[in-house]
Amino acid sequence: ARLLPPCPRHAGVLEPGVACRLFSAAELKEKPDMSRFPVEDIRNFSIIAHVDHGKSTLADRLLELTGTIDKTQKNKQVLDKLQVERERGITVKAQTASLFYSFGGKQYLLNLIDTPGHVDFSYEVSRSLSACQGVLLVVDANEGIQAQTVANFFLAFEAQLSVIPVINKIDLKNADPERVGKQIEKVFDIPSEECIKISAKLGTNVDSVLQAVIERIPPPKVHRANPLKALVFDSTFDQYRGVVASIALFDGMLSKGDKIVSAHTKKTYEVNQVGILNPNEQPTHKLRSLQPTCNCVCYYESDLFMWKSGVYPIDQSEYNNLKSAIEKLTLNDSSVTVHRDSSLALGAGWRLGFLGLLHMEVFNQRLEQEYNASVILTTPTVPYKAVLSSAKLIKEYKEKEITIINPAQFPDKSKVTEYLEPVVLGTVITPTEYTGKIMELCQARRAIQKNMTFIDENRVMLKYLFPLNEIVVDFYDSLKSLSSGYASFDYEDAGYQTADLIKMDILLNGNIVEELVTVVHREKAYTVGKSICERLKDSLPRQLFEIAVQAAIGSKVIARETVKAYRKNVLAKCYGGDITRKMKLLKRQAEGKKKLRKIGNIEIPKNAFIKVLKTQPNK
Ligand SMILES: Nc1nc2c(ncn2[C@@H]2O[C@H](COP(=O)(O)OP(=O)(O)OP(=O)(O)O)[C@@H](O)[C@H]2O)c(=O)[nH]1
Repeated sequence: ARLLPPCPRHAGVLEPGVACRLFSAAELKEKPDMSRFPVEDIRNFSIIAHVDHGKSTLADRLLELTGTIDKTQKNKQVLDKLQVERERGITVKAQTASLFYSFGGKQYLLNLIDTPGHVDFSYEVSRSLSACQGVLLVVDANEGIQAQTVANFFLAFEAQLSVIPVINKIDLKNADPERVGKQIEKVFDIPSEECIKISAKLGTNVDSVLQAVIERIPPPKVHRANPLKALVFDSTFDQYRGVVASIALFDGMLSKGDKIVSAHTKKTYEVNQVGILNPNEQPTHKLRSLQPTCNCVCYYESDLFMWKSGVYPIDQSEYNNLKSAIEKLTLNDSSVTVHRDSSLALGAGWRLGFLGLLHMEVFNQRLEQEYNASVILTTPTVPYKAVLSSAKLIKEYKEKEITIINPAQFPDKSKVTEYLEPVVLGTVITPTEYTGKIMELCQARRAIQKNMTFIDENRVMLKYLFPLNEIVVDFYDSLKSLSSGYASFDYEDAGYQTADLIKMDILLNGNIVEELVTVVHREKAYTVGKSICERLKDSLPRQLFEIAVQAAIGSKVIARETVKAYRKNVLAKCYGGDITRKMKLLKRQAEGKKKLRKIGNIEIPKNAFIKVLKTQPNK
């Protein structure tokens, strides 16, 4: 497996041992000793695919077939454990499970990683792959190869992993596994005979997948006699046990009671208990170097383009609770970057980096659901850069080229030589009939066409260089709607290019709304400003007085909407004289007020901003 440098925030290489899962002494009795498994009987593999092509369903079947979970009707997406995953029906976190499987008179240990399909979570995919020797590339027999199929295949290919193509959903009426097999041969150069055709839903032919894992994926290369070497690849916060780390063990052996040192922090820890995920935690006596769970890599922040968004407590008295919630949640999602920040209007808070809007929403939802923490989010911005010309600013920042992570600190044009914006290389795969419309959409997003290839007679793959800012908010939705859901999209970082940028303020009755300060391309300022004003107008509750909603560049107003006055009487429904009911209503209203943001004398509920951020168009 390809080893990337460990993340400075996540401890990195640990010697000579490493903390793992924690279990009670009673639980530990009669549990498997992992040393039973010779390295050659171990397989580490990951399931990768485009969104909804059936990774989690296949994982369920593999868990059932190996007796890891009971075969009942209830097993649906067993590895999607988070509430947000179940509500949204998508995988957000890569999950691991160890399966025991007998084949050809031998027992094998198969370590499986189910990964998310959405592009915002491709970070989880790359991390997972670095712990594997092979992948199951799942492709829907009806939809065929899609953009994330291509992106994920190349991640696996670059990591030199064995790729087993699996054509899923052959039970569908419109399934055409032969056509998909040919696409796989054409795009990935894998002979179509190597494709395994299955229905994960019905369980058809799933046992051949397990056999292929054993026959086509090599065992890991590890050295048990060497001193222990392991990497922390994930961690969670357990309120009874503290930090629980998941590790990939490369060399040596690990047992309860071992003293271990973090190569990063140089701190010593004692191993309380060790175990594997089967798929729930299962204690073991020892862990030997066999990469029992999954991977080992955290990216450095600079490796990825992050969307930065300000996160503030709704009430400053909640600051410490929110701080603790963010610390615990980022343990479990190390792709989120955290910097302290403060704002005159919003008080002390943080600037968090996300991999996209969905990622930001999911993080926000997890804060609420798992930690009961409610926050104010500011308009996310991509990491623009400015090359400074002002000697004073260069001295202040101690460098000539700065990254602007907070739009409020966007330096004025008079103080810079040029602004730069991040660009990405995007891949669109679509049925040919939508090509024209998609090209128009890409052009409207300031994209430059780089390539066009036919996957088969009625599917085309387009490559475009996009400014990141133009795609992350709603490009995907537009693409889906103009192709009736048939086009798919994925992208990778492609550096920076010069851009004509300006800062835009949004004002309510003349007061700047800090949450909505944003940096835009000059060409787009009017359309973006107008649309934010319209959306804000629609989501602001009416108040006792009229509200002017304006977008402005410096002192120049470029768009305006008006919210008419209105009086809301919470007691209106309380006819009669039930005083306790009235008191209750007034109390509830007072509590609700704590959740409101006051700008000037205007009270705004938190979800009004989220509505504006979510639907902020960029056309
Ligand atoms: N007909 C049919 N439907 C399937 C099959 N496999 C999966 N599905 C359905 O396809 C949908 C998506 O399946 P998932 O397993 O959640 O897909 P996924 O790739 O894990 O999705 P993400 O984790 O969100 O990327 C679900 O409604 C499944 O029931 C199959 O073999 N046949």
